[in-house]
Amino acid sequence: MPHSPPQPRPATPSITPTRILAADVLADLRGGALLDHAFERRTAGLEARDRRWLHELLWEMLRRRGWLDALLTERVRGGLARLDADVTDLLRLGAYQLLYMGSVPAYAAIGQTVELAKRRHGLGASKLANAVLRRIDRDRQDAADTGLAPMLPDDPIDALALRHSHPRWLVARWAERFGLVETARLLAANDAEAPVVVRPFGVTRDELVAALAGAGVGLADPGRDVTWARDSVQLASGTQLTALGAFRQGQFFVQDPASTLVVQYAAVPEGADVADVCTAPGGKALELSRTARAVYASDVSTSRLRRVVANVERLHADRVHVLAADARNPAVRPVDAVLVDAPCTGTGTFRRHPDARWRLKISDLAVMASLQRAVLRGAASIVRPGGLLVYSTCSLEPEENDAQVDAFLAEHPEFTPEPPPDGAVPAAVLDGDRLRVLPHRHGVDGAFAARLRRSDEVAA
Ligand SMILES: C[S@@+](CC[C@H](N)C(=O)[O-])C[C@H]1O[C@@H](n2cnc3c(N)ncnc32)[C@H](O)[C@@H]1O
Repeated sequence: MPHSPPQPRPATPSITPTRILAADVLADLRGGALLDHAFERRTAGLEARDRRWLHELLWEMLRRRGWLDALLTERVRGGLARLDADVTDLLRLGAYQLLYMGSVPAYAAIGQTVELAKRRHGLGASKLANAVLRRIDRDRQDAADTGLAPMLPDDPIDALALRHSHPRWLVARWAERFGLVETARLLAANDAEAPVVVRPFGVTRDELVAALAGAGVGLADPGRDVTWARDSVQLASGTQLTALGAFRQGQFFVQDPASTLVVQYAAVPEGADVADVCTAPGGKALELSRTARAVYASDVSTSRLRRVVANVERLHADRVHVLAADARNPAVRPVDAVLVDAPCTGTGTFRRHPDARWRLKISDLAVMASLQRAVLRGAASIVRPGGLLVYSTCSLEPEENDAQVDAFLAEHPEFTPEPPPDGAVPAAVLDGDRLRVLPHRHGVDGAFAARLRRSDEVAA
């Protein structure tokens, strides 16, 4: 049989849709969008395999952004700062493919980035991308034994910030609090891939595991309990949840064990009326509804409330009543228990949201703390005498956690801290009467919570 002649590599390769989408998602981030939302919006029509590939490219590139920038800066005359932000993002994507994506041949990583740069910015940008990425490729081959690395600074904070691609100001704060060794562990935990953990709803854990296994869904380790949330189930990474029958039938919702711990720590009495005043996307409201008589789930954001409504409908969670309201001026009469799962900087969830570390500014801490103070004050007004107020965040920062609760208690003598009942949560996540979950110590997202009891006396 005659051989067909080898096909020449196309001189101007067409750009794959996933790479165009990657650049578009990063442009969305620069415009203020959150990674999760931009990704969901842009990838709705994509095949599962392409979605997984794009997810890895974006999430892992952002987890290494500082490191990649250092490598690029050493090879761009005048440094990265002089480039258009979109060109910088294209270089980051190209360098990540080149250095970390074993499935992408070097010619594709370079050629596709060059084409993308030409299409978005013209010939000059494409020449620059070609020169910089080719140099990285050459240097990578020369450094094959040791791995390609930028110059490491002498200052230990600078070095940690570079090695783990985190903003320096955050590393400096954490080093002061936790010390260098523990901070390095926290940074490494933030750089790890976040597992997908789901909570059975309306079915037992075993029934859910059987349904998922029947649909051919890989479980991370079917025989093993999820740390800190034994009745949850960890799915293999890359599972597209919304495509699962068990998802459509409302048999589970997604929740990191740290969030499950917050609700267990709250230990709201069975049959209570509960207000969850910062509810979206609704995971804790669903968890609370297992034992509450009613959960009044409110949020100030109507767009985020749509996700709560979709979850409540999908799971047939009849005890959750959704309403739009600002927690600073709550819309319900006094109830038995109020959960304030406050808006925060989210520094405990960096492994899940690798874009967050690049978005956060030191000034956000004061902005968040002021909002939290107002929300906590408003929420306190709807706790009935003798009722419970639970304040929680997914932040690791003292201004948003202990300092916030201490200031509230100083202003509100009618509230007293109260530990959860024995056995509500493992002792290892308690710090006195407060809940303190740290990514590097507990292997899950970070979380903080405080339980405060309102005195029985009605104000005159
Ligand atoms: C940490 S998230 C809540 C997560 C949610 N409890 C869960 O478990 O799924 C904080 C929420 O507070 C909401 N929020 C921010 N400011 C608010 C305010 N003034 N009143 C009510 N909700 C507010 C945000 O829209 C956001 O949905």
